[in-house]
Amino acid sequence: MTNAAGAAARRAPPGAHMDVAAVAATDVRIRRGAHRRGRGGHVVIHGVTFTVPRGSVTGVIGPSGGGKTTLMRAIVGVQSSVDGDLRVLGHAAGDACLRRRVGYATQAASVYGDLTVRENLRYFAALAQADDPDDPTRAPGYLDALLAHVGLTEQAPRLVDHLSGGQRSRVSLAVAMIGGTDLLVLDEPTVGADPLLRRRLWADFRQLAERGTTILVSSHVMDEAIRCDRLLLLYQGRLLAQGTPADLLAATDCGDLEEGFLRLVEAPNRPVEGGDRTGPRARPAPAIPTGSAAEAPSAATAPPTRAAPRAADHPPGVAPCPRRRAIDGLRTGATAARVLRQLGRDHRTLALVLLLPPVLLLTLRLLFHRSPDTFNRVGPALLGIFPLMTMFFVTSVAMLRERTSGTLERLLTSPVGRGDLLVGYGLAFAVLAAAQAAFATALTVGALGLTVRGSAPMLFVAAILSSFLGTALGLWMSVFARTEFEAVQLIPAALIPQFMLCGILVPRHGMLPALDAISTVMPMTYVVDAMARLSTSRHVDRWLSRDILIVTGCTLATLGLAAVTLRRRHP
Ligand SMILES: Nc1ncnc2c1ncn2[C@@H]1O[C@H](COP(=O)(O)OP(=O)(O)OP(=O)(O)O)[C@@H](O)[C@H]1O
Repeated sequence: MTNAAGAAARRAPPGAHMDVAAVAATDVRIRRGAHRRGRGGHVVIHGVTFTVPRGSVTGVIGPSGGGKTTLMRAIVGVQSSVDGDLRVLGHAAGDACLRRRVGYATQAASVYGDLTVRENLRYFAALAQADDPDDPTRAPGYLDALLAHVGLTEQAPRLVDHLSGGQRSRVSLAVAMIGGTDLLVLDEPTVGADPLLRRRLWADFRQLAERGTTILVSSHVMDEAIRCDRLLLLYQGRLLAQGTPADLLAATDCGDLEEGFLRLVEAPNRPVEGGDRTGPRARPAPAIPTGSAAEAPSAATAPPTRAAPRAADHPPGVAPCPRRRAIDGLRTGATAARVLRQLGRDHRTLALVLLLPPVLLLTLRLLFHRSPDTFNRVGPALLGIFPLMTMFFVTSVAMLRERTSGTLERLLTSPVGRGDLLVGYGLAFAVLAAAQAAFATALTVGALGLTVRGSAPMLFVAAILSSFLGTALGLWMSVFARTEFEAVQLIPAALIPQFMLCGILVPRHGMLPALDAISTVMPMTYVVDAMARLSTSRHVDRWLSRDILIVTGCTLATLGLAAVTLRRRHP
């Protein structure tokens, strides 16, 4: 292992106490697919009790569907509906102060395919560095050493999308190594790795563990289990056994682990098969003489509790979490720069955002070439509406891509905060929105002959405000979609009613009173009003000020809603 790659492991962060278990689980039960305030779903982990000692390589071993990923998600704090007591480095799992200490590599690569390998590592390193001027990733040559370490030096300038599956997994592993100074949670990290690399990775896990980093690694390959210090054998959400590989072999009287595992599965006293909706009370795993019984309290004696409180709850000897800023300039700036870089490479989206509003306005001009008055009436309103719509579309889909690619889940286990993320996104899209508004306004006023009796620069400012509103609405509404397909369904639902009632099709005074009342709670109405006032008058009267204030207030309130509804934990 290289010096730089091990630097994180050597540095003990404040609050790191080697006598506190890396993971301590007491009667942990997890439901998946739960919704409506945590109800529903089915029990996937049926009350497991175990400890993972510091500085060990612990394997979570078991067949597919046994609950390995679910357990790991709970440990890194992105799994909802976790009951029982689950502590990581002495803190409640998912506690904010674990984010610089726990690294997580999901099963899918969960890195940005449209960034290069080096850009991915730089971004995650920037998030880690923000709070700490002494962060080991700031050391000169750190990223080069890390790249060499995972065998990706040559691939550093290549887009991740252009790499093989195994190479992508290695990028993901390198990102996890940046994040985890104390605990690395790796979900099947060797899938797709060739035998040579697999051997090297396991040697690295060993070295990292010797330097103090705890490695929790899942696998369903039994020949990897033998390389672990300790094993947690999971079968159908129940812990069949925990202990060293030698303990397991001795207890099952078998020559190899696979046979031993099968024997445990077939043992008459193994726990009841599960998957039921309520799940039976947990039984302790069959006793294997591990010499560590004191570490693992019995589920039978542990009182069933709700998940441990999230904050300010730490046992003696564990330092409380330092306060962190909700929005950090470095993390926000790094996120904005990353999103801008991605946008810069996405030529199709750039073309859509920059060209669609002007093309639509040009079409409108041609449609009304015999009646310029009509163009002058609806043109300014559409100068506000088209940018709002395109920015809504682009931001909601971009945010969703974060969710579906797994990068959002990874980010939410990193030091980045929800505020950093949304403000970073907002800033990047604001740049795009400003370019869009400038382009559309200049073309409409300059080339298409839109008559503006008011101030053209003010019209431009209002068009930018309208794009910001679309950006904020898109960031928020993406929370209600799980796939790009669902995001596309949001567009007509969120925008068409606003378009119909904003006063552009029928003036508001001509509407039924009920429809007029509905239109007053729709932000697009105020965009249209502001644009109409700006195009007909030079004066900034109180009505125009009111419209602009409402649009700005709606944008900020929607960004706030997006931050509140961006959940860290998922079913
Ligand atoms: N989003 C979800 N909603 C509901 N149930 C889920 C969800 N994801 C997984 N499950 C269920 O949870 C159980 C455990 O899944 P999990 O992914 O934790 O298993 P695993 O041991 O990691 O499997 P593999 O080795 O194939 O990755 C499975 O029965 C699966 O069907």
